[in-house]
Amino acid sequence: MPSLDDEHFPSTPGKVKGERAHAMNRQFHRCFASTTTMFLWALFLIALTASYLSFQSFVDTGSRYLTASWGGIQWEKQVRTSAEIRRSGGFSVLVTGGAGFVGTHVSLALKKRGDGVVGLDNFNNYYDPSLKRARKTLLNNHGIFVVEGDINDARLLAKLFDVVAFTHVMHLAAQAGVRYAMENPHSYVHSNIAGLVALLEACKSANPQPAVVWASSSSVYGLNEKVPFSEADRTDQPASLYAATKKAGEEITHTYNHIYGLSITGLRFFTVYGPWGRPDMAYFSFTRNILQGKPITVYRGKNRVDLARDFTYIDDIVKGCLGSLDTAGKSTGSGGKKRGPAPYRIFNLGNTSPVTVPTLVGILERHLKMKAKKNIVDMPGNGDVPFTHANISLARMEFGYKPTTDLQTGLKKFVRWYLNYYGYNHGQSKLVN
Ligand SMILES: O=C(O)[C@H]1O[C@H](OP(=O)(O)OP(=O)(O)OC[C@H]2O[C@@H](n3ccc(=O)[nH]c3=O)[C@H](O)[C@@H]2O)[C@H](O)[C@@H](O)[C@H]1O
Repeated sequence: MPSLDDEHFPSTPGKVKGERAHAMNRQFHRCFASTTTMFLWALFLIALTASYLSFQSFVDTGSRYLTASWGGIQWEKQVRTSAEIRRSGGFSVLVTGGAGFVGTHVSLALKKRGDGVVGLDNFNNYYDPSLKRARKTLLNNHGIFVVEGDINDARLLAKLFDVVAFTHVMHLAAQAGVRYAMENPHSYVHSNIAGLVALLEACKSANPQPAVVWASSSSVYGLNEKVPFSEADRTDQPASLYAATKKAGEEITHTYNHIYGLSITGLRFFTVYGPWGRPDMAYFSFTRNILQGKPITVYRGKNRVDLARDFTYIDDIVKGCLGSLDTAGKSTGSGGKKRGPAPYRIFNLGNTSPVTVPTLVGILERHLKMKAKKNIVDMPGNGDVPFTHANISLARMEFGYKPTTDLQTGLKKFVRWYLNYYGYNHGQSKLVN
């Protein structure tokens, strides 16, 4: 049987040898030529990709400078002016989450007493950013400048500490909300873990180091059943990712206190409510739905037990924040080096009188003079805890914390603000003054 070779080559032996060699030569050249072509093509493609990537990075860098909302002489002047202290022994405070609910109130209170305040906020769209913009306008009207930027932006933080020697940082920027953590878990890691570390890195490197007061949460008590919740109680059983990131924050801040001598105060806020509040919270969304004639969902605990919260009015929280700043004690390090032990504190800031969710709805109905359409459903396994109740004796002892606003009074003030801001139909906001 002829082989494949025999079929392709003539049968004369001598000729065969020469022609075969020639043919192989041609084959080799063809092959070499095509390899070279492929090589050249590959080179061309690599060069094309590289130039595309560098063009992209040029565009990114360029657009960063074109669209950056911070930097420049004018910007630095605004930051400096806003941070100016106007009382003897006053502070200059960087308030992260400055256009947030608690951030706005704390900033106004600090400014009012003569402290310098600079806000920092990324104006994300977790809830209606127009409310944050309105708060910003309110702050601007009181001489407080809010920098637009993210706590994860190390360059921005370094710049801020470069421009102002902040004595304190009130760290309130966070991804809030207990149930939203099931929808968008990564946003909690981004803000409450990565963002916190970025901020602490900037604080530890600053010279002088500021004292840090930051927002932890009542949710760290998780499945703890011992009431009222005391700071020494178990906090190793979080019920939500939100709670877990806040608990992690307490551990992370401890390491910065231990290694770098940062003065740290963590505040466990208990369901804070009031004017300029967060639209994602129950009291706020219930108000909106009741006014619009829409149903509200009221969760109920195991064995049909009503859920309860130690709702705490914003003015009381503000007093707690200022008391914490006033008693924070100094950080001891400088330029990233610890010089001695610094205070590490944790306080509950609650109201000490829990109220059930149906009672909250009843109070809103009376203030709004409207009936709620209630859908009562069993609490889904979404990270909620059945009740919260703060023991506040530690904060009382340390800085005289004493909440004075009950839920009835606080919701009355909230409803008045809400109707003034949104009107009865939750329409356009009114002008801020
Ligand atoms: O103390 C905190 O550390 C946290 O407080 C707040 O969380 P919560 O105490 O869960 O407040 P909030 O959502 O107003 O729900 C209140 C009650 O209404 C119930 N609830 C809620 C929604 C609903 O549609 N129906 C309902 O019954 C609900 O089951 C609950 O029993 C902050 O949001 C959080 O960021 C964190 O700061």
